[in-house]
Amino acid sequence: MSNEKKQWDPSQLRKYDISLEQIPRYDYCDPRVDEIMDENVRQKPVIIQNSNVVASAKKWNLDYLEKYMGNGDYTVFLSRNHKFKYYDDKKVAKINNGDMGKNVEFTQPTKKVDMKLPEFLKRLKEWKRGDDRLYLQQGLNNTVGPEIVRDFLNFDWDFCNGKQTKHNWGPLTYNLLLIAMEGNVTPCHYDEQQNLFAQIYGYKRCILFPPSQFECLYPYPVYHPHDRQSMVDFDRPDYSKFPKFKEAKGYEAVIGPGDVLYIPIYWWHHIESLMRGGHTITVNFWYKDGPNSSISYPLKDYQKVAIMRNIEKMLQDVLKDPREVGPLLRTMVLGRFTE
Ligand SMILES: O=C(O)CCC(=O)C(=O)O
Ligand SMILES: [Fe+2]
Repeated sequence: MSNEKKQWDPSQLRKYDISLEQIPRYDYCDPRVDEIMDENVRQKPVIIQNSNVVASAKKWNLDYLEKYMGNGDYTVFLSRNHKFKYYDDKKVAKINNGDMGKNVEFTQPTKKVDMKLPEFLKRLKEWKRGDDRLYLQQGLNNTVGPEIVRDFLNFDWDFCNGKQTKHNWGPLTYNLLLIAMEGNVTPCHYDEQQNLFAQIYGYKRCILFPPSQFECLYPYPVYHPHDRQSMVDFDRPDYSKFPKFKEAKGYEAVIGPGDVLYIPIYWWHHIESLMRGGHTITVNFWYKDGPNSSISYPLKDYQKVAIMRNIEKMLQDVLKDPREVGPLLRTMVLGRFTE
């Protein structure tokens, strides 16, 4: 038995009625890491331990960031509750311009504001019940100060590039810096990129589902600002609307400093900063899908999701009214492609 103090306990996890199994963890040198990540074998999530991917950012506590992040405006989301459901500004604009017809309305569940770091940290420190919750989500770009840029350049790029080459990923597109309050939740969604999710400070619980569970997770229509997000509220699932959510089977893990979680492209993920665990800091690495993720049959589940997205987009573009998409698809399928 180690006498190391336990870093968190199960009472800090939110309670959901979902069947979950643990995501495996391996040392970064262990060959099983690449076997699990391999696109032609499994392409499943795995936690990579003891790598030095973001070792140069170990010192990124709030004081250090306040001192060195610079005086830029950073993107901060404000929410009245613990959930920070993402929405696409461009799709909101289309609705507000009337491009979707009169029958589509959308209210943003969170406010997106620009904030200087000292203001963000002050609000974090002085936060009390009833205040808006805060979540900083800022791309690491040239607005951050030179010290932070130096730490960024000292990330273990050999490791990341190695994974990129080995697994046929496209280019790195973005590194997002995430600073969350304890208890914050990013509700279940999928991204169209490969993700190395590197935990720097505090603990996050991650619940993942494979792309094959599309039917259990009920994504919003593609035209909708909540495209790629699940319509199911994990806190209070409406089983009459979303009956197949009962069949969802996920994978989960709690990740802490030094852990890197591989979130495969199109895999659903729900992420929560542990309750009563203090703030959390993460940096992710988003990579495009491989250029010639060569088409071989049978197609992979995520490729089928991509096909469905394209068909939906095409129908929306020609029909203009989202209410016409469902009936057309039904007419096309019923009695012809159904038993
Ligand atoms: O950490 C979070 O709250 C969300 C991160 C996420 O969705 C991502 O990196 O793709
Ligand atoms: Fe994501």
